[in-house]
Amino acid sequence: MSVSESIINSWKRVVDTVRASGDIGPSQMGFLDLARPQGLIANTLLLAVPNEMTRDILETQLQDNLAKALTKVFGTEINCAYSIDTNMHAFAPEIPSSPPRSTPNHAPVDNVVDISEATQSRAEKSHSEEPLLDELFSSRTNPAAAPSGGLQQNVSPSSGERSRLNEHYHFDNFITGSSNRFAHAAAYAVAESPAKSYNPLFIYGESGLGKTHLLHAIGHYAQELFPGLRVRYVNSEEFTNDFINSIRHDEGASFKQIYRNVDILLIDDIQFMANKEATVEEFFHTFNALYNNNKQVVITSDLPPKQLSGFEERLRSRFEWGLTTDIQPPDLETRIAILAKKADAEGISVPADALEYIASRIDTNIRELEGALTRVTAYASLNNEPINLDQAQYILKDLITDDDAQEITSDLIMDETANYFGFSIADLQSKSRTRTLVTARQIAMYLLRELTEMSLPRIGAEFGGRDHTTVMHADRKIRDLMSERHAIYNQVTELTNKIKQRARNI
Ligand SMILES: Nc1ncnc2c1ncn2[C@@H]1O[C@H](COP(=O)(O)OP(=O)(O)OP(=O)(O)O)[C@@H](O)[C@H]1O
Repeated sequence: MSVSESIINSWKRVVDTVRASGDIGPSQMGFLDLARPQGLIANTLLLAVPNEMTRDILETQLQDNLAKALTKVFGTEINCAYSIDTNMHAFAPEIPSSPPRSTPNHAPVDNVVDISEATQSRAEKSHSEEPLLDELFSSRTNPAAAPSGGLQQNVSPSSGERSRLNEHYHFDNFITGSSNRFAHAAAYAVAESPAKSYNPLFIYGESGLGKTHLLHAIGHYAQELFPGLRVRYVNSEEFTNDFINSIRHDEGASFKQIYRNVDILLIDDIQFMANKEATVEEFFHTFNALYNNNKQVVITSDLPPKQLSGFEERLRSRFEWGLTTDIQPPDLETRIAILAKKADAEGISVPADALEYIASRIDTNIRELEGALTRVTAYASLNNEPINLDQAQYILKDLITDDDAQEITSDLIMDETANYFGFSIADLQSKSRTRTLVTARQIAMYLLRELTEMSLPRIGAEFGGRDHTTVMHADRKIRDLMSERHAIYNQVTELTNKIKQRARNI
């Protein structure tokens, strides 16, 4: 297909816009630079990329930025469809070429039917075996490195792009109040002078209160202050998986190098490592190596060190060597401020009485608080109405937590979702990618995230061992679709009510 100059120029402007946003690290920009426009059909831009890995990265890690830049340059919403051209680049080895595949960059699913269903089935890998960035790096530095199965890291993590930090979590969008002021101040101090203030910093508290947010904020701020600082964020389940893989693939040395050659190690939800003896032992040595080399360790947990079972005393006592601080559920003012900040960040106008209503009804978990705001704003956006108090009351009446309700389990959510869409649980867990199944699966992931306290890796494990970034992608996707499509909004609402109803009746 011959490509018009205007498309080539427009694509250059898209790439420049993404680069100028400053949100994307140099290595991810490198992947974007590899893509070549092939043509524009209706609202779908065809892009050729050298391999599946590049496509997966553009579709997941760069998707939001790309969607924004495309809309800006083309003046309308544009989807991307990818084709893989192995001749494009020297490091595009043994990966079979594939036909174009459509990616609904924020577009309603219905808009992309013109790009074949058939391509969806072969493209099962898209969000299930990511992130692949690390693997590409390792195969670049070591051409013999296996593209999958081994450690997800290159041998010498050098700067920000190795850190796995989430772009959404910074100090400047973290609201402080009496419940978290101390933890916030300690986190700030650690970022300003790693290993010189509190080491380790141990932050504990119940689910959804901002521990993960603070971890990422430390990483971002420290890298801003000290460019080139080696920061690594890892959930304890990922640490466990990396460790197991390192044994399986005889890569113990590179595992050590990855985890011991950092300036700041941010380790989230340490409680999930409990009772995994070999992993705990390895973590003990990692901790000692970092500490002895004057490197910073920050740990989060649901419980304080003394109450953590499944860890030896020698490790628990080390957790207390630095500073231990908790985060409590936020008070009403803080909850209102969090909601107001979030609404503001998304450019949504929500009257003060509606914000106060939402904040007064959901008083423990900030993730739930955000979920309630999403529900209200999605409803208003779908109906093209400004948000008001009556509406918020109406929308949230079934969502407000009922203290007498039984715990909502993953089994319950999987079962109800499968029934609701006429699938089996095995279908939801399968690799199949027919469109209705993909949506049902993403809704199930969203509901597990919203209605349970399961971590992202645990939710991924429910779906045949999918990666945590797949779950993050699904969560965001469904939140976006809820404000764009009545059908999705209604399905999610109805399904949530069914699940809550059944939990009450158990
Ligand atoms: N003080 C705050 N200001 C702004 N947003 C917050 C604050 N605390 C939490 N949040 C938001 O609430 C959501 C849940 O927070 P986070 O994931 O950090 O919780 P957590 O304590 O790590 O939970 P878990 O133990 O389940 O992993 C995130 O979207 C986060 O940005």
